[in-house]
Amino acid sequence: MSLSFENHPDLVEPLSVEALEARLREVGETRYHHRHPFQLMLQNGELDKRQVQAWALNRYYYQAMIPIKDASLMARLDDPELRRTWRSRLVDHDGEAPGEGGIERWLKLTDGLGLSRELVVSTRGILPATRFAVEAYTHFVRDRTLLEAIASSLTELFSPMVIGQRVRGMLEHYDFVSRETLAYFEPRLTQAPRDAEMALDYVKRHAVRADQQQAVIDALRFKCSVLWAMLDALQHAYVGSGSEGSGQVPPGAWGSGVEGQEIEGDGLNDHGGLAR
Ligand SMILES: O=C(O)c1cc(C(=O)O)c2c(n1)C(=O)C(=O)c1cc(C(=O)O)[nH]c1-2
Repeated sequence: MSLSFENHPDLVEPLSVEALEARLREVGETRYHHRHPFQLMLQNGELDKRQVQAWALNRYYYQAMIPIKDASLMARLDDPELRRTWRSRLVDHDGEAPGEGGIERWLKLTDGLGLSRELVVSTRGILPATRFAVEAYTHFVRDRTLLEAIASSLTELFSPMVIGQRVRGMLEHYDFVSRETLAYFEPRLTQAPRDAEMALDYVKRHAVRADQQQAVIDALRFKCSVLWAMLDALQHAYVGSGSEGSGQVPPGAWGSGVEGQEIEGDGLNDHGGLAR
């Protein structure tokens, strides 16, 4: 199938439930971050440790904000049954007790990569575009209709595929990660399909009119753009492209050398800049 197929005019007539699901899957196929050059480099072993550290440091902010966006979504659910289902997302990330849950497991990854917890949790080293992209997601979920908010989580339909490729590739290519440090991803392989199934079921039941279905498709496109923009920012800052060479770290972000954002250890060259 050609990749340029996701090129439909706005809906005028409503789609069948099956056609709507197919349209949503097309959005993922064409726009999800499994196609992003940074993701491909990550899974193909083409990044150095500093670049993997930058990815983990920035992605922490996404992890930390997910339960906050889910709490804001839950606050708008008036159906106890739906709240009970959605609640498991908060537990997945926060755990039931200190030391448990997805955020804590993400910190095992940043620990394993040699990043200081204080730096990671403070989020002061993240890229401006990471912050803006994640905030755009939380604001979208807070401000748009419940249907759009739920639809924006549908990227999780595609995350088990990208997580599988990422974990396999990272374990194969990088000696500085292990099954233990990548433990965050293992539970996601069962949590994400469960969550996506629930969100898809809701969307199929509630997106009935053409304008509602269009809003759902647009919400998924928006969310793909959030994830894409996060990787664009990493690529620009820490990889660079073509003649630009080694990337352009914004002032104040980790590795910029500005205000305590130096990289400790072997990542630094003589001028306090980033060694390649
Ligand atoms: O590793 C990934 O590629 C990936 C992607 C996504 C996604 O597609 O949004 C999520 C996650 N991971 C994830 O771990 C996670 O907890 C999560 C929650 C959500 C959401 O929108 O509510 N997406 C994702």
